[in-house]
Amino acid sequence: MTQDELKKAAALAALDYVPEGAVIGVGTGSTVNHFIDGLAGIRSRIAGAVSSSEASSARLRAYGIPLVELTNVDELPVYVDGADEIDGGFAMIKGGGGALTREKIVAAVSRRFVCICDASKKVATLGCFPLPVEVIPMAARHVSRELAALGGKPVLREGFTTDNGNLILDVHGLAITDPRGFETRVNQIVGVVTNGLFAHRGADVLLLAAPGGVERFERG
Ligand SMILES: O=C[C@H](O)[C@H](O)[C@H](O)COP(=O)(O)O
Repeated sequence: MTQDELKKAAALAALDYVPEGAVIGVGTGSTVNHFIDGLAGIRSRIAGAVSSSEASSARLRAYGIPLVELTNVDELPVYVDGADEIDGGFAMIKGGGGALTREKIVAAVSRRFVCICDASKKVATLGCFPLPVEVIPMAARHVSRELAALGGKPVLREGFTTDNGNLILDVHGLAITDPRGFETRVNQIVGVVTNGLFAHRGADVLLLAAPGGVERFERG
């Protein structure tokens, strides 16, 4: 199976977690695109979706799935999203597509985070994938220096602007042994909007697709 076929298998398994009649949270990325495609087949069963990016909104809209503003919702029963890496404690690095801030906001109001991944995303220690950090443009040099002082090698994502009008620094060379502590530490740098560590709000369910099938893991 190709990596994309594995992503699709994980994404379709997440349809089991979509409650009847609910408004659900929808993430961003190539794995989530498969989920949205699957959701289209059951769209009459849901009330709508809160989207985490302009890209996902466009795909949901194309299928006629009603978009709901997060400002009109207090809580979502489930949020389905991919990850760039996930560790054994259900902490993740996200934001490879630059959608980390809206993803973190939608995840924060969701009761259950269902993470959909192919098996290559499962790691012992987070950080092989460069950690995305969204920054206010005027703070980019300052934040870069601070991240370097923490031991990383920040690289500006050239030619990329987030849906919020900000920049992304991708931090290479990290081995994140304390995901919660590092998430907090990076958030304290002035000028950082969000970082791509989802440790304080990690996944609740992991659907991990390997050639032998989709394994389901639940946080205890
Ligand atoms: O900003 C993008 C998101 O965090 C994605 O969920 C993440 O990058 C995984 O993307 P993909 O499903 O394309 O591997």
